[in-house]
Amino acid sequence: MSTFDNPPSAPIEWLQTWLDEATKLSLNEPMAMNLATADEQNRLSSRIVLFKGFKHEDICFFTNYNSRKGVQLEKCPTAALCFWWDELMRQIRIEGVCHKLPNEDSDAYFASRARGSQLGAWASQQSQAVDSRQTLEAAYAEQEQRFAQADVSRPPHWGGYHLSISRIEFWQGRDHRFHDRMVYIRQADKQWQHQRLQP
Ligand SMILES: Cc1cc2nc3c(=O)[nH]c(=O)nc-3n(C[C@H](O)[C@H](O)[C@H](O)COP(=O)(O)O)c2cc1C
Ligand SMILES: Cc1ncc(COP(=O)(O)O)c(CN)c1O
Repeated sequence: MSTFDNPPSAPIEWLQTWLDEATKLSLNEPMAMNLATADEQNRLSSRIVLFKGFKHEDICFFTNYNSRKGVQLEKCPTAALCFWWDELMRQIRIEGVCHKLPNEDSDAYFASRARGSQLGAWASQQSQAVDSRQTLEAAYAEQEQRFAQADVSRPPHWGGYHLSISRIEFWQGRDHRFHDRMVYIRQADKQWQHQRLQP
Protein backbone atom coordinates (compact mmCIF):
# COMPACT_ATOMS: atom_id res chain seq x y z
CA MET A 1 0.00 0.00 0.00
CA SER A 2 1.27 3.48 -0.80
CA THR A 3 1.98 6.06 1.90
CA PHE A 4 -0.74 8.16 0.28
CA ASP A 5 -3.31 5.51 1.25
CA ASN A 6 -2.04 5.28 4.81
CA PRO A 7 -0.52 8.69 5.62
CA PRO A 8 1.26 9.20 8.94
CA SER A 9 -0.30 11.72 11.30
CA ALA A 10 2.81 13.96 11.08
CA PRO A 11 4.90 14.62 7.94
CA ILE A 12 8.52 14.75 9.13
CA GLU A 13 9.20 11.02 8.94
CA TRP A 14 7.75 10.94 5.43
CA LEU A 15 9.95 13.88 4.45
CA GLN A 16 12.99 12.11 5.88
CA THR A 17 12.14 8.93 3.95
CA TRP A 18 11.89 10.77 0.63
CA LEU A 19 15.16 12.63 1.32
CA ASP A 20 16.85 9.28 2.08
CA GLU A 21 15.45 7.71 -1.07
CA ALA A 22 16.66 10.64 -3.19
CA THR A 23 20.11 10.44 -1.58
CA LYS A 24 20.40 6.75 -2.49
CA LEU A 25 20.07 7.56 -6.20
CA SER A 26 23.62 8.96 -6.48
CA LEU A 27 22.41 12.16 -8.13
CA ASN A 28 24.74 15.13 -8.42
CA GLU A 29 22.75 17.34 -6.05
CA PRO A 30 19.94 15.31 -4.48
CA MET A 31 19.55 17.89 -1.70
CA ALA A 32 19.07 20.89 -4.00
CA MET A 33 15.90 22.81 -3.26
CA ASN A 34 14.40 25.96 -4.68
CA LEU A 35 14.06 28.74 -2.13
CA ALA A 36 11.57 31.52 -2.84
CA THR A 37 11.66 34.75 -0.85
CA ALA A 38 9.85 38.06 -1.14
CA ASP A 39 10.78 41.70 -0.68
CA GLU A 40 8.72 44.33 1.11
CA GLN A 41 6.69 45.02 -2.04
CA ASN A 42 5.80 41.30 -2.28
CA ARG A 43 8.05 40.87 -5.30
CA LEU A 44 9.30 37.30 -5.37
CA SER A 45 12.71 35.89 -6.16
CA SER A 46 13.94 32.33 -6.10
CA ARG A 47 17.15 30.37 -6.34
CA ILE A 48 18.53 26.94 -5.51
CA VAL A 49 20.14 26.27 -2.12
CA LEU A 50 21.21 23.01 -0.48
CA PHE A 51 19.25 21.27 2.26
CA LYS A 52 21.70 20.80 5.15
CA GLY A 53 19.65 18.86 7.67
CA PHE A 54 17.08 19.43 10.38
CA LYS A 55 17.09 21.59 13.51
CA HIS A 56 14.43 19.80 15.52
CA GLU A 57 11.76 19.65 12.80
CA ASP A 58 12.94 22.76 10.92
CA ILE A 59 14.79 22.72 7.62
CA CYS A 60 18.32 24.16 7.55
CA PHE A 61 20.27 25.89 4.80
CA PHE A 62 23.33 28.14 4.79
CA THR A 63 24.14 31.31 2.96
CA ASN A 64 25.41 34.87 3.16
CA TYR A 65 23.15 36.96 5.44
CA ASN A 66 23.87 40.07 3.33
CA SER A 67 22.91 38.38 0.06
CA ARG A 68 19.75 39.30 -1.79
CA LYS A 69 17.89 36.41 -0.13
CA GLY A 70 19.36 37.37 3.26
CA VAL A 71 18.18 40.97 2.93
CA GLN A 72 14.73 39.77 1.86
CA LEU A 73 14.48 37.27 4.72
CA GLU A 74 15.40 40.00 7.21
CA LYS A 75 12.31 42.00 6.19
CA CYS A 76 10.03 39.16 5.21
CA PRO A 77 10.94 35.86 6.90
CA THR A 78 8.24 33.79 5.20
CA ALA A 79 9.66 31.60 2.46
CA ALA A 80 8.84 28.61 0.28
CA LEU A 81 10.98 25.62 -0.65
CA CYS A 82 10.55 23.11 -3.44
CA PHE A 83 12.38 19.84 -4.10
CA TRP A 84 12.03 18.01 -7.42
CA TRP A 85 13.45 14.58 -8.17
CA ASP A 86 12.96 13.72 -11.80
CA GLU A 87 14.09 10.10 -11.36
CA LEU A 88 11.46 9.48 -8.69
CA MET A 89 8.76 11.72 -10.20
CA ARG A 90 8.49 13.36 -6.80
CA GLN A 91 8.03 16.92 -5.65
CA ILE A 92 7.91 18.31 -2.12
CA ARG A 93 6.60 21.82 -1.53
CA ILE A 94 7.20 23.52 1.80
CA GLU A 95 6.10 26.87 3.22
CA GLY A 96 7.10 28.45 6.49
CA VAL A 97 9.05 31.05 8.40
CA CYS A 98 12.84 31.38 8.49
CA HIS A 99 14.97 32.28 11.49
CA LYS A 100 18.73 32.55 11.75
CA LEU A 101 20.37 29.52 13.34
CA PRO A 102 22.26 30.10 16.60
CA ASN A 103 25.90 31.10 15.99
CA GLU A 104 27.13 27.80 17.44
CA ASP A 105 25.26 25.88 14.75
CA SER A 106 26.61 28.10 11.98
CA ASP A 107 30.13 27.80 13.42
CA ALA A 108 29.87 24.02 13.47
CA TYR A 109 28.59 23.79 9.90
CA PHE A 110 31.12 26.32 8.61
CA ALA A 111 33.95 24.36 10.23
CA SER A 112 32.85 21.26 8.31
CA ARG A 113 33.11 22.94 4.89
CA ALA A 114 36.05 22.54 2.54
CA ARG A 115 38.75 25.13 3.17
CA GLY A 116 38.36 26.57 -0.32
CA SER A 117 34.65 27.16 0.27
CA GLN A 118 35.43 28.78 3.62
CA LEU A 119 37.83 31.19 1.94
CA GLY A 120 35.25 31.83 -0.77
CA ALA A 121 32.71 32.84 1.86
CA TRP A 122 35.11 35.59 3.03
CA ALA A 123 36.09 36.62 -0.49
CA SER A 124 32.57 36.92 -1.92
CA GLN A 125 30.15 39.69 -1.06
CA GLN A 126 27.39 37.49 -2.37
CA SER A 127 24.88 39.21 -4.68
CA GLN A 128 26.95 42.43 -4.99
CA ALA A 129 28.21 43.54 -8.41
CA VAL A 130 31.84 42.98 -9.34
CA ASP A 131 33.77 44.37 -12.30
CA SER A 132 35.61 41.22 -13.33
CA ARG A 133 36.58 37.63 -12.51
CA GLN A 134 40.10 38.95 -11.77
CA THR A 135 38.77 41.11 -8.93
CA LEU A 136 37.13 38.02 -7.43
CA GLU A 137 40.31 35.96 -7.80
CA ALA A 138 42.31 38.74 -6.12
CA ALA A 139 39.85 38.84 -3.23
CA TYR A 140 40.21 35.07 -2.84
CA ALA A 141 44.03 35.26 -2.94
CA GLU A 142 43.93 37.95 -0.27
CA GLN A 143 41.92 35.67 2.05
CA GLU A 144 44.28 32.77 1.32
CA GLN A 145 47.15 34.96 2.53
CA ARG A 146 45.25 36.25 5.52
CA PHE A 147 44.47 32.74 6.75
CA ALA A 148 47.71 31.15 5.53
CA GLN A 149 48.72 29.99 9.01
CA ALA A 150 45.30 29.58 10.54
CA ASP A 151 41.95 27.86 10.41
CA VAL A 152 39.39 29.94 8.53
CA SER A 153 36.92 31.48 10.99
CA ARG A 154 33.26 31.89 10.06
CA PRO A 155 32.50 35.31 8.58
CA PRO A 156 29.88 37.00 10.81
CA HIS A 157 27.74 37.61 7.72
CA TRP A 158 27.66 33.91 6.76
CA GLY A 159 25.46 31.36 8.46
CA GLY A 160 22.35 29.29 8.52
CA TYR A 161 18.60 29.63 8.64
CA HIS A 162 16.05 27.15 9.88
CA LEU A 163 12.64 27.17 8.28
CA SER A 164 9.75 26.22 10.52
CA ILE A 165 7.24 24.32 8.38
CA SER A 166 3.63 25.52 8.33
CA ARG A 167 2.60 23.62 5.18
CA ILE A 168 4.16 20.71 3.34
CA GLU A 169 2.90 18.83 0.31
CA PHE A 170 4.08 15.47 -0.99
CA TRP A 171 3.54 14.92 -4.71
CA GLN A 172 4.06 11.65 -6.51
CA GLY A 173 3.80 11.70 -10.28
CA ARG A 174 1.47 9.05 -11.74
CA ASP A 175 0.20 8.02 -15.15
CA HIS A 176 -2.18 10.25 -17.12
CA ARG A 177 -1.17 13.28 -14.98
CA PHE A 178 -3.38 11.67 -12.32
CA HIS A 179 -0.90 12.27 -9.54
CA ASP A 180 -1.02 11.63 -5.79
CA ARG A 181 -0.87 14.67 -3.53
CA MET A 182 -1.00 14.95 0.25
CA VAL A 183 -0.79 18.23 2.12
CA TYR A 184 -0.08 18.71 5.84
CA ILE A 185 -1.01 22.00 7.48
CA ARG A 186 0.15 22.95 10.95
CA GLN A 187 -2.74 23.99 13.18
CA ALA A 188 -2.69 26.69 15.87
CA ASP A 189 -2.29 23.94 18.50
CA LYS A 190 0.83 22.71 16.57
CA GLN A 191 -0.91 19.50 15.49
CA TRP A 192 -0.85 18.52 11.83
CA GLN A 193 -3.93 18.14 9.70
CA HIS A 194 -3.59 16.35 6.39
CA GLN A 195 -5.71 16.13 3.27
CA ARG A 196 -5.37 14.43 -0.07
CA LEU A 197 -5.50 16.94 -2.94
CA GLN A 198 -6.68 16.42 -6.50
CA PRO A 199 -3.93 16.24 -9.11
C1 LIG B 1 22.83 23.24 -6.93
C2 LIG B 1 23.04 24.60 -6.30
C3 LIG B 1 23.19 24.69 -4.93
C4 LIG B 1 23.39 25.93 -4.31
N1 LIG B 1 23.46 25.98 -2.96
C5 LIG B 1 23.58 27.18 -2.35
C6 LIG B 1 23.55 27.26 -0.93
O1 LIG B 1 23.38 26.28 -0.20
N2 LIG B 1 23.74 28.49 -0.37
C7 LIG B 1 23.90 29.61 -1.12
O2 LIG B 1 24.06 30.68 -0.56
N3 LIG B 1 23.89 29.56 -2.47
C8 LIG B 1 23.72 28.37 -3.10
N4 LIG B 1 23.68 28.32 -4.47
C9 LIG B 1 23.78 29.59 -5.22
C10 LIG B 1 22.39 30.26 -5.23
O3 LIG B 1 21.55 29.61 -6.17
C11 LIG B 1 22.45 31.76 -5.54
O4 LIG B 1 23.14 32.01 -6.74
C12 LIG B 1 23.12 32.56 -4.43
O5 LIG B 1 22.79 32.08 -3.15
C13 LIG B 1 22.76 34.03 -4.53
O6 LIG B 1 21.37 34.19 -4.41
P1 LIG B 1 20.70 35.62 -4.02
O7 LIG B 1 21.45 36.67 -4.82
O8 LIG B 1 19.26 35.51 -4.41
O9 LIG B 1 20.88 35.80 -2.54
C14 LIG B 1 23.47 27.10 -5.10
C15 LIG B 1 23.29 27.00 -6.49
C16 LIG B 1 23.06 25.77 -7.07
C17 LIG B 1 22.83 25.71 -8.57
C1 LIG C 1 27.62 30.04 -2.91
C2 LIG C 1 27.28 28.76 -2.20
N1 LIG C 1 27.21 28.78 -0.86
C3 LIG C 1 26.91 27.66 -0.18
C4 LIG C 1 26.69 26.47 -0.81
C5 LIG C 1 26.32 25.33 0.09
O1 LIG C 1 27.05 24.23 -0.06
P1 LIG C 1 28.36 23.85 0.80
O2 LIG C 1 28.22 24.41 2.16
O3 LIG C 1 28.29 22.37 0.72
O4 LIG C 1 29.49 24.46 0.07
C6 LIG C 1 26.75 26.40 -2.21
C7 LIG C 1 26.50 25.10 -2.90
N2 LIG C 1 26.66 25.07 -4.27
C8 LIG C 1 27.05 27.59 -2.92
O5 LIG C 1 27.11 27.61 -4.26
